[in-house]
Amino acid sequence: MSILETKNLTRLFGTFTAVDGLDITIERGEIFALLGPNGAGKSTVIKMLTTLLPPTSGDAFINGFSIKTQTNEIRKIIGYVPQMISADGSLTGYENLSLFAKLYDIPRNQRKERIKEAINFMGLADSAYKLVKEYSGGMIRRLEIAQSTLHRPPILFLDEPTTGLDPIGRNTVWEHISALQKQYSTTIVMTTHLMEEADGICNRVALMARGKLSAIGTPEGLKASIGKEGATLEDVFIHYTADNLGESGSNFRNVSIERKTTGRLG
Ligand SMILES: Nc1ncnc2c1ncn2[C@@H]1O[C@H](COP(=O)(O)OP(=O)(O)OP(=O)(O)O)[C@@H](O)[C@H]1O
Repeated sequence: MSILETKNLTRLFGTFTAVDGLDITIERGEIFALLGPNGAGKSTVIKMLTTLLPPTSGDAFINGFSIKTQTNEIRKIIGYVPQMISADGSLTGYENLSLFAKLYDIPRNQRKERIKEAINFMGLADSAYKLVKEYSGGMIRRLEIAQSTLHRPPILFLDEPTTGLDPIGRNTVWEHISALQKQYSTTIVMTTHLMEEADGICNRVALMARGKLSAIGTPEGLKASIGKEGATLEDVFIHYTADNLGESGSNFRNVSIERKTTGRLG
């Protein structure tokens, strides 16, 4: 069953079209990534889905709520980790979480328990009472994920969650994102530049180029779709996002549909 559906989602800045008629559906419990070159429109999509930016036209529905007309309902059921650091370095991890527990209106008698669970779940028990400015980049990201999931949202948006992290930091963030999906069935929607990340943890990915969807499917399905032996997701990225979109976006490929059809046809 789908948790998120965009319908002709479009955003203009002046006369420039940053997101152009996006139609995607995300299933409950999926880890889904938006991929694409710089300026493809990924962050603009995330900003619209998290109600920070209104669409120029079209709409999107999360749990059936419209991002245009039901922003308050949407804000209660989503978590969002932006690209920019959102934790306060001059506070401890615990204090940051405490602040978010209040912001999310978690009942006072449940706050301590909820914060403790989040700290343990994100592997931050040893550093909960240290100032965040002493944290590594990976620890800060895990704290931010803990902050934005304290209210147990069914869907979490992450904009470039591992940019700037070293390989160890990246790995622990990936592990914790996967654990969130497994333990709480949280749907994860993220943007990333790292093909390795998308390939390793995503159930499906969408490739965007110049504001348009150019392909969508499982990493395996997309690799199989480009007709190159031993193709990597990097090859897929180049294939679908290199300067090959026709005016009508005619290269758009829905690989999952295509592959299902192929399966039926034997
Ligand atoms: N507030 C804004 N005003 C004008 N143009 C904008 C604004 N925000 C984004 N854009 C433009 O819209 C396009 C899409 O930007 P967006 O940040 O969504 O891309 P992106 O795919 O997330 O890129 P990156 O990977 O570099 O973060 C870019 O050309 C960008 O310059």
